[in-house]
Amino acid sequence: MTPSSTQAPLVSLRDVRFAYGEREVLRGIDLDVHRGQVVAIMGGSGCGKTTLLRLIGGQIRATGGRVEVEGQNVGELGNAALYALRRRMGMLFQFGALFTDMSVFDNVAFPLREHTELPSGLISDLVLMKLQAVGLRGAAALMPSELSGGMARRVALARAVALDPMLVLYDEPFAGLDPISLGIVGQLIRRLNDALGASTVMVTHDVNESLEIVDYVYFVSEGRIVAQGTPEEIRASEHPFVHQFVNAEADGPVPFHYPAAPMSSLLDRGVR
Ligand SMILES: Nc1ncnc2c1ncn2[C@@H]1O[C@H](COP(=O)(O)OP(=O)(O)OP(=O)(O)O)[C@@H](O)[C@H]1O
Repeated sequence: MTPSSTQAPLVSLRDVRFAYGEREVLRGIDLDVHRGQVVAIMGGSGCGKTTLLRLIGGQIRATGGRVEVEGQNVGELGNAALYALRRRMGMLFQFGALFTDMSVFDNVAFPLREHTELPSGLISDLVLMKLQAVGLRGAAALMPSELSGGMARRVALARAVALDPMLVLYDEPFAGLDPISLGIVGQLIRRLNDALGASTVMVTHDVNESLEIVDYVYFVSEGRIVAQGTPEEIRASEHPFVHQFVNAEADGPVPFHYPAAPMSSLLDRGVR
């Protein structure tokens, strides 16, 4: 138990359900994020991780249960209150693309210009501080096309935290990165969280990288939380699902094969 876990959690989901039309993708989710924590949500493709992040970010509303952020029931907020809450969240969605026609500096300045009335001198100082924090102050004048994939992701991190959010949400922050950039981005996620005194939720497939930097992990399968724990608990877990994930085994509770009739029933019958 971390010291922060004695306070009410910053994010709390209770018996949360969500369906796209008739199709239920989340079923009875209970999840807490305590202040100061970095929490990972992991699971196979299509299990509902991004949907979970979008519920916390208030982009969609739960069809059942309760999603609370800072004690507010996100599903019941009106537009103004939801906007005010979201203004205090930093988000980096899948592949967090930069605006290609703006410099690195202008990309990071964008949320500050959109959401604040700060004078340009102060915006400039804040942007340079964020870029310094991700090691790219010297790249302020470059265009996105001049950056490596790892640098672009670091600029996207700086942009996500430009407004000093209390909660940062990352969807697949490691996607497409080489191993060195992956390590750098992981360490930055941790450092930015701690420097801001924020809390972080990240959806990711990268188990080993995540276990290095997070405080707690939730594993989702078929819309349910099937396992959870600290990195130490996860590494020691005998749970078959966790074991398959941590050891990158091709088959296990998460099947390699998409459901299909047995091969033997199809062979020699001309069925494809
Ligand atoms: N807008 C939508 N309308 C209908 N179904 C959707 C929609 N968005 C997602 N889904 C379905 O809901 C399920 C959960 O999607 P979600 O994106 O949350 O999964 P995920 O775990 O983030 O997957 P991945 O790791 O592949 O990004 C998937 O089966 C997906 O096909």
